[in-house]
Amino acid sequence: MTKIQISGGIPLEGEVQISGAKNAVLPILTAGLLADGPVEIGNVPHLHDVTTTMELLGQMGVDLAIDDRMRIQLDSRPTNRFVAPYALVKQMRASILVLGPMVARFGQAEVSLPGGCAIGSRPVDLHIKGLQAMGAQVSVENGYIRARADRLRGARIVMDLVTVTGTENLLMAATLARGTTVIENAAQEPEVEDLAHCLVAMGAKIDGIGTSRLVIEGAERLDGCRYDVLPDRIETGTFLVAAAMTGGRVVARRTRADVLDAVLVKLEEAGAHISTGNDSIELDMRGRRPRAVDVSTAPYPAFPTDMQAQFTALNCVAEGVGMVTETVFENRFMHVQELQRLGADIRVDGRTAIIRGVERLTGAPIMATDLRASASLVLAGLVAQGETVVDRIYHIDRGYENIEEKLSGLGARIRRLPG
Ligand SMILES: CC(=O)N[C@H]1[C@@H](OP(=O)(O)OP(=O)(O)OC[C@H]2O[C@@H](n3ccc(=O)[nH]c3=O)[C@H](O)[C@@H]2O)O[C@H](CO)[C@@H](O)[C@@H]1O
Ligand SMILES: C=C(OP(=O)(O)O)C(=O)O
Repeated sequence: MTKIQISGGIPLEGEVQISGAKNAVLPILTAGLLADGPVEIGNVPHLHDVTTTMELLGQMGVDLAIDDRMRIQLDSRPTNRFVAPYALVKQMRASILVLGPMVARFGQAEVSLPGGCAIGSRPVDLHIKGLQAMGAQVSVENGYIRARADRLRGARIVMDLVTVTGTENLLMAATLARGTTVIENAAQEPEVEDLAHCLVAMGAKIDGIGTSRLVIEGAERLDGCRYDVLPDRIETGTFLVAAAMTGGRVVARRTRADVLDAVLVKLEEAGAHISTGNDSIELDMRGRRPRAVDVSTAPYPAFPTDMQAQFTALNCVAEGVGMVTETVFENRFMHVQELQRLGADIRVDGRTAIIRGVERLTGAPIMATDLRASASLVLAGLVAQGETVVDRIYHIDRGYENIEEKLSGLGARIRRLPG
């Protein structure tokens, strides 16, 4: 299995180009299923999850092409299979995002139940309930969600809790339903907003974009469109934390500061100097050790769960004691045991990790368990004395484009070891 080897201790310096957002490109690709015409998507990140989504759509009969600038052309008119098989869903939970578009456009869908994963049980009951409220017949048999509808009808859906892909699935389904759908307590993540803007570019009528109340006027059909995916705020945040932990200075380019408020506030609290430009964020740590910070995860615009592991790593080498509370997923502390192998002082009490910063971590072989856990281990490796080897690095390729090349470009001593 491929590993990443890091020799820690170098302050990161320089500029890094941020890629398109994983959590926006995946729903936008599946939204292509709704369009009765060709769709062209730009700023697509080179990620394993994008490849999996293309494989999934390809096997449903969607025409796909990708050029050397990572622009994807997609035409869903030839779609002739309406199944998302277990083999692909188990690789990528976001495969569930074909459910809403398939029922809305083709009146049928069969999607393998995603099941739990390393970070929690992650049920999809709210996706199913929402589609039922819109008139779909849904059953779960042999591990598959089977949904049918002649034509979905608009409904008022009050989400029990804030779910990102749940909101996205129902939003997409509602664009082709008969009548008006209202989604209350909708997720407000920037990636949901990006999907909504892409749907509007296809001709969908959506009010309340970026708020917790989405009102969708269903259309008879949607057109093709061209759309560029927004920059990845989690990739951006990960590089900024890397700069802060190593006492360095990094400029993240082709990104957006306005969707990172909660993260930037915490980095400033940790002692970083931050300046933002039109499409850039500079973080300068001026050679200092970070101060410990308390963070508590919650849906946007609060502090994102997808940055929790990285801030846990930052606190490991900070001055003082930091408390990290995870409220979104019940089991998102798998990185803690691996960080402890590097010498971190962390105690987990229920949903909170209490981290006492140490002067130095020391390199060791460690194992990645999920995407952001892997990122946090790489960050820890950048500051650990000696050599760290992170195993099962395939997790990181789901969500970070060329992470070792980007970090090398900032001066890190990091390389991928063949499996
Ligand atoms: C591809 C994608 O965009 N992934 C993101 C998305 O995941 P995802 O959309 O899967 O996460 P959700 O927002 O749905 O999950 C939030 C919470 O709601 C629960 N829940 C969700 C749906 C449901 O039907 N029932 C239910 O109980 C989940 O178990 C979890 O505890 O949002 C998460 C929370 O910001 C991020 O960490 C993921 O990176
Ligand atoms: C949890 C994540 O992704 P996914 O929902 O695709 O598993 C993530 O991006 O950190």
